[in-house]
Amino acid sequence: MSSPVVDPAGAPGPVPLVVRTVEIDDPGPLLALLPRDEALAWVHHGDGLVGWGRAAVHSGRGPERFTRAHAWWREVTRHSVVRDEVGLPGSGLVAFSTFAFHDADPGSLLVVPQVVVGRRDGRAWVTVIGTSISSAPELAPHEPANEPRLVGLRDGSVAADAWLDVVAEAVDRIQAGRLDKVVLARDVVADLAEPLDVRAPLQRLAASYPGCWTFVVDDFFGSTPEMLVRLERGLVTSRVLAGTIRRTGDDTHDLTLAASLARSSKDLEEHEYAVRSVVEALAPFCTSTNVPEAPFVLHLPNVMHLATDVTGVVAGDVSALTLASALHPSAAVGGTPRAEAVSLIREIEGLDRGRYAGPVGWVGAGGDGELGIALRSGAVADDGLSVRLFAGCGIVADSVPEEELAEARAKLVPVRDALS
Ligand SMILES: C=C(O[C@H]1C=CC=C(C(=O)O)[C@@H]1O)C(=O)O
Repeated sequence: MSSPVVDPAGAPGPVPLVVRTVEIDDPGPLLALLPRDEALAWVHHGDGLVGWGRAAVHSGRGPERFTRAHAWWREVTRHSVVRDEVGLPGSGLVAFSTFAFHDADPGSLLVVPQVVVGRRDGRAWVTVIGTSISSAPELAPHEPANEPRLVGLRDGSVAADAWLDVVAEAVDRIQAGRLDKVVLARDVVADLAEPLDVRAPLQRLAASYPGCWTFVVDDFFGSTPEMLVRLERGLVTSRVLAGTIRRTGDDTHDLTLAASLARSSKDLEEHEYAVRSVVEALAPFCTSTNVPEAPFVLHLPNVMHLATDVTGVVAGDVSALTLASALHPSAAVGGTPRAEAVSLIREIEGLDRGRYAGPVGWVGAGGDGELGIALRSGAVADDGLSVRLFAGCGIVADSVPEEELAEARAKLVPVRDALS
């Protein structure tokens, strides 16, 4: 494992990075280029970024984790010498990032890779990052990923029966007027016969959920349908999801279900809280925002969600990390009001969320970037022999615990299948 050249604590200070991006012929499937160790990825419909090696790392925790990460990143970019012959979002100097859900939890990380390969709209590039000028590596698919050998699944922190009680408790609190909405999650543990080669579930997720953002940072992986914030040349976009119905596998029946989801007052209420939280968080940074009047139904292979794409024009020099800090946690993963919901999650959920439901993605040197919400995700244990899978559900006054459990199980399907 290569050692980072920038100390996480800031001492002895950022070493100037030398960065060079050159255009290349299409390298084929991006995920096939990943080595087994230190893999980094952010892939959507086959385009995106993959990286490996660690040229610089910043780790953090606490309520200031986004601000500190942003300050560190600004220092790194200020000291770097960048020659970028491509000039697209994701070329030049980038860092992959993952943030813990809760303020107090560890695990927030910015990783500047040694090599990044990117593709967007038919153009591909490689970026090499180090302390001196180095030439681009030969790019070729690695040996095939080792298929996972799943031994079994078991309850995580809270068994299914106990989780029903947790949801019922939340419904009571909401009905008593203590809050409007809270998102509660549970975990399930997948045990494996051999240490996981994370490239295998990544490739399966990207193939089965091409419209989701398939990611891995520091052995935390998944495929999320929800974009917390994309910032590109002053335009901010957020895809808000909340309100879910399970698919049956029968397309005609699913269309009827989609129509009932679009009319469900319980789901529309759940969705409205999430949209409002995003619009309110973005407003101070934007000169204008656009919010569609009604959500659309996003069809995924396992579930359908109510979805709203919020867009805005940002005022001045704002970075994706700053916006993520303001947006996190949106009411798609926290609740309404935010502080009451996060405190209730802490009180009754009984789960160490870690990086689940935190922002995950990449940032560029100019502050642009894409940070999704880390849903449909798994955290690989240090020994690689187990993975914790997470799924959560928005709870409102009308929620029925058994239905929420079934919904959480459906949300576990992508990562579970990717490990089976
Ligand atoms: C919290 C999760 O989903 C969120 C995103 C879409 C729909 C949701 C819902 O209907 O409850 C959740 O707000 C999760 O997948 O773990």
